[in-house]
Amino acid sequence: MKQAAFPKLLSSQIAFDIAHTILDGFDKHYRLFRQASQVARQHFETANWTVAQQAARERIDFYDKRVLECVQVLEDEYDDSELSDSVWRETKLHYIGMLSGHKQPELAETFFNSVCCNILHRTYFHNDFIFVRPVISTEYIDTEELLPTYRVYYPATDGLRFSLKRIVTNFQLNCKFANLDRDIAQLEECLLHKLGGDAPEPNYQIQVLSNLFFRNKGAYVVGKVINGTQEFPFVVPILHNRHCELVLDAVLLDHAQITILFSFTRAYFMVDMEVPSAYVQFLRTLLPRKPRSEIYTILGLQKQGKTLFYRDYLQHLKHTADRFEIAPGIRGLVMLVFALPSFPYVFKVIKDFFPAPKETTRAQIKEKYLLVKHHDRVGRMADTLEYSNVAFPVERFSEELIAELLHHAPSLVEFEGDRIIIRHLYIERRMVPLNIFLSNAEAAGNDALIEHGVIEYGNAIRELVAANIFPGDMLYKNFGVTRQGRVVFYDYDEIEYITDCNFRDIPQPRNEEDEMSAEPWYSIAKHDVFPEQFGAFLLGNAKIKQYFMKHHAELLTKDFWQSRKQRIMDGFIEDVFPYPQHIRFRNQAPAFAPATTPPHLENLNNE
Ligand SMILES: Nc1ncnc2c1ncn2[C@@H]1O[C@H](COP(=O)(O)OP(=O)(O)OP(=O)(O)O)[C@@H](O)[C@H]1O
Repeated sequence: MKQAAFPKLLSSQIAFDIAHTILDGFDKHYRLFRQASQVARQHFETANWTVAQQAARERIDFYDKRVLECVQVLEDEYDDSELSDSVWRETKLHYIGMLSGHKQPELAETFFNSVCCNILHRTYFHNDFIFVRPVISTEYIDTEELLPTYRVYYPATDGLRFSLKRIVTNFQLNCKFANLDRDIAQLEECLLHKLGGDAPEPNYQIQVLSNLFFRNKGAYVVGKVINGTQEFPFVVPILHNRHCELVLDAVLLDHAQITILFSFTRAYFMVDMEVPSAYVQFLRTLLPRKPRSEIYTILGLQKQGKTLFYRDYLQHLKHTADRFEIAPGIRGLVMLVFALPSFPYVFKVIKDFFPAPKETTRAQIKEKYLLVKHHDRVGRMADTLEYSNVAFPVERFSEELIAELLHHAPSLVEFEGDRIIIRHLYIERRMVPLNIFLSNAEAAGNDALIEHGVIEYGNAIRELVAANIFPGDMLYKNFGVTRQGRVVFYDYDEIEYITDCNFRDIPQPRNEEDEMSAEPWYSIAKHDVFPEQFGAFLLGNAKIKQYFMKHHAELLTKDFWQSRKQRIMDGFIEDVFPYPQHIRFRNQAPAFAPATTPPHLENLNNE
């Protein structure tokens, strides 16, 4: 650090100034974060999808940028010798004082941790210096002078149809509805059906979060209906039709459908939230089984999600006794994957060296994982949490796992007393590897399950393609099956953009020698892909082949891949619905629906 330009200040003053600098850094971050969410609304109104996607991607990096800016300011302003342990202790105390009355205190605490962890050695990562435990409660934030987090409507007074119309018009979207009365009538019908003819009780009301949730081409109204002891959530997606007018596209009332909308395999929502903890609190009443960490993450507050996840993980460790083991399935060539049986996540470590045919580096693999973090995951790629220096109790690791770690990733492993520190890893939701799922289904003689797995597998590939992702390695072991039976891709080291790939037919042999050749006689460039060869790797099993050819035979043709690539290059952004087609209101065609929707795509999002 540079020499301080001014005479040495009192340590308490230094601590106060540091705390101030960090909080200023956080406030700037959150101001920009909110601005991005406000602009998302304009992108939606003007159907500016390419820019909207770009803005959503850029927002993911805001946090790290602000943390690094803040670290830089502190390094420039203070000399190491001024920053004693007591200064850091006092900094935390001053910071706590400054958070009284703050609207995002939990996020500000996390930001403090991020800045301090960049500056301090990890021996300082305990509650004296950083917020290992949260200090400020978010439960009683004074929201009186703020806009309310949610609005309440009373259908018993105004009539359900009128209330529903007001809910939608209150958002004041600067865009014309094609036929709002028609859509409201359909929405009313669905809600009345769900209410089941119960008479209105004195507490009959509809609560709706005050701001819309934006993602891809959709804006979502999120709320719940209360009548007596009955309470149920609902989400209404608003889309543009092909004339660039707005339509209410559906209403999601089913718990599973709403859970899927907020899934870990999707891009983060853009929502303008003054008090994010109040949004999380509301959403938890709709999704009681979703941990708070996942709700923060899906709202784009992924660092808060990461912090809460880590706290949950430490709690889990305290209350269990099982051991970390190598994850079931075929071992990876580039990743060492382990899991704790009682915990629904896997831990992935990049190996130090990779056998042939892998030609990659740790830096390239990290880049691919980062690409996925920033990309629209369209419900088909698992989100990952990236951590540095994670400490595990050694006694919870199996001997085999320790031996594998020391063999495959010695540069990332360090022992410190009774702890094993892993310098870098990814954490991801645990799924059943598709190869295991299919062989279990076959062993059980369950053809319906095999068919389901194959349909889902092909659909996952189609949706990845729609999002401009070529999975690279399409073997079943690289896909997992979620608890809802959806197939999701998780092996990112070979992914490429579809637009970077060159899809080719295998050339006709020129002569007999070509025909007999064991090796390809034609030249192959780095990004060349031969779809007709996929069958050789994927369709060795007769049952799988039968179902694959029934539902997805076109994936083996160059034309399929080439035509999708062309659409993307023409600037077409595909519609990928995070809810099933059958719940869509009648007469609603999306603005840019694929020209022909194959029938099996109808169920694409039926997670
Ligand atoms: N999210 C997950 N849930 C359950 N198991 C997983 C998960 N991710 C990975 N695995 C298991 O770990 C194995 C290796 O993981 P992964 O495919 O990410 O590694 P890799 O080294 O990139 O593989 P490859 O050698 O195909 O490149 C998988 O085949 C699977 O058995």
